[in-house]
Amino acid sequence: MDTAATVKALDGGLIVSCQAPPGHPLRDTAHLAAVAECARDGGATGLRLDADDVAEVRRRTVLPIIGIRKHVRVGRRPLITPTYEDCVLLAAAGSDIVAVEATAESPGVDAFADRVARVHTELGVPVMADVATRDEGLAAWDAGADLVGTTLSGYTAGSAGADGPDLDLVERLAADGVRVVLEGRVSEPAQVRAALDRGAYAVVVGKAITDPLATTVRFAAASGRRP
Ligand SMILES: CC(=O)N[C@H](C=O)[C@@H](O)[C@H](O)[C@H](O)COP(=O)(O)O
Repeated sequence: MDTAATVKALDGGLIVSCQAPPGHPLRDTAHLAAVAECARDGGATGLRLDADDVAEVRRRTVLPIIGIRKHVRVGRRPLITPTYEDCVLLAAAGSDIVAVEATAESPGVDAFADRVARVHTELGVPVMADVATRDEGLAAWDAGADLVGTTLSGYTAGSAGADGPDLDLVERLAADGVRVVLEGRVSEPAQVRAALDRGAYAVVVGKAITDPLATTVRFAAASGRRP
């Protein structure tokens, strides 16, 4: 698929993020690949995956894969695909799109436009910029990102914390002409519809679909139990 066709394939659809952190019972490529197959068979138009799982899932589906590589940091949230070498690795594993953090907290943010250009010309894949604020989204779009995700809204010092998905950020960036993807804390199907109605190009859902541990915690809490 050429890059425009890859981006077009995601238009108006549901992207399922099949990830599990270290130590989670599902943190095993075979398990996460099976989760990805469930997403594929359930109507996902794309998948978002960690670098460790891209090659195996690539073998099992032709759905567009957005690859990420998290850099874990002690006591702080992980950075998402902070280096060009991460992008090379993701493309080589079979990612159709690479997701790269473009927040003010990202060490490479000043060179973001150069990185996007390099990914386009040397790797031939589109870039999804993961941002937390409107300013970061606009800057990433101006720098040439093909998609801008609200992924890090609520996770950086410069973005407001929230319980639910940042639909206001979606609406603002869509009004600015940005191809914006809602990602983060989507827990109900109605929020997918609301995001698309407010201008989202696509919606990413993770835990609410792919994490039975988190779902069990939610239901068990209703019975008064905690893990
Ligand atoms: C903040 C961060 O590092 N987010 C990560 C990005 O890939 C993942 O841990 C999330 O699961 C993903 O964004 C989907 O979000 P949710 O699981 O809330 O639907």
